[in-house]
Amino acid sequence: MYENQNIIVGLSGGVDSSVTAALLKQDGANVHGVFMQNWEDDNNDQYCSIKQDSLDAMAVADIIGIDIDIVNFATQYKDKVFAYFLQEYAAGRTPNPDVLCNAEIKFKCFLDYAIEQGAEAIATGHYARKQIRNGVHYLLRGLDNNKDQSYFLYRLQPHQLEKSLFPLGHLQKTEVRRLATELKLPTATKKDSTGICFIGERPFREFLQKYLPTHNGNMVTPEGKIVGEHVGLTFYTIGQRKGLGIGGAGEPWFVVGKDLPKNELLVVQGHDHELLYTNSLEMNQLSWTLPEKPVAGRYTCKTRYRMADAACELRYLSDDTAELLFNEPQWAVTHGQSAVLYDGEICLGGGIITATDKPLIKL
Ligand SMILES: Nc1ncnc2c1ncn2[C@@H]1O[C@H](COP(=O)(O)OP(=O)(O)OP(=O)(O)O)[C@@H](O)[C@H]1O
Repeated sequence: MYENQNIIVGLSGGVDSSVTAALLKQDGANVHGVFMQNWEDDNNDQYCSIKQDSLDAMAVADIIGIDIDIVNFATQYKDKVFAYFLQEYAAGRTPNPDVLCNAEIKFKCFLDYAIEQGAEAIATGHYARKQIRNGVHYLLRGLDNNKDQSYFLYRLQPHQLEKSLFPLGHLQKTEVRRLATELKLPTATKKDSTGICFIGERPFREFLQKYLPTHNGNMVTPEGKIVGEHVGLTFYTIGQRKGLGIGGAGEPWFVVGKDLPKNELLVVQGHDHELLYTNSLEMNQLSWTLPEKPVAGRYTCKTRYRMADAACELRYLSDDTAELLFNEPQWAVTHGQSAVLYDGEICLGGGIITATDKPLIKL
């Protein structure tokens, strides 16, 4: 299928991209690997896996029999992704840097680099599919429901999608691991990476504290009762239960809002507290995967990566802003996260959540 095509694969040192490269090579493509160094390892600290990942990527390239280059995009990553990440946290929101990393680094810097090198396309180990109908490239969900990564790819624009391949999209993860074992790839049993790539396994609060000032303050109920102390509003997100340290009897406590001017964290008791549920949201920075933006109307939407699809109605407020009205109230919709729209299997794109009908966030 890819006979003699020049394809550059993003080799991360993980099992998914290893199998991606091996499958393309089997298909007859001229495959070249690239390991992107997007983060400068501070003092070789214990949590940073970049060195090991690059060694794994090289070992995989060697076994498959392809060349590999290490390309440094750390400056672009700092400017485009990390700066935004800090700015959003400082403003009390909860950004998703992996979404931005895809749009700005993997499918922009890396894609541009690959085209300059003479590649016809890039390929990654993302669990998503593509379909071409009448010359239009559609982004579809990965077939493995549990691994589908189309959510993270929703900011890819048509020109980026056209040059991208996702050879694993029709496979189940178990099948990918089985193939890796069969092909004797050293990454066959390597643990999946978790969390935000530059933070890795490191404690989140400890990491963020290095970059953002912290101001202790009160945790209060919507009725104004002080029930605890927070260590800085930046470290909390809507729906958070762990790490609040509020004692006393009754159901667990959840974060439901932030008041930045007063430096107060709003908390409620009970997972199903009505203030944790939202009927509508507003989003900006709209980005669509198809040449035409979707018409206003009924779709499904994910308000977080791991959230189930929710039926909703899309209404445009301007060229760059829209609102979503949900059929059923949605739990813990969070400012700064992405709302991603689907039409059946097709990932249409979406935007960044800026407001909900629960005015509990005062930024
Ligand atoms: N540092 C990197 N260098 C090159 N490509 C990368 C890098 N990080 C991610 N990618 C590409 O993006 C894809 C998705 O990245 P993600 O971090 O979600 O990895 P993953 O699902 O754990 O996949 P893998 O098992 O390949 O690491 C990878 O499969 C790979 O093709």
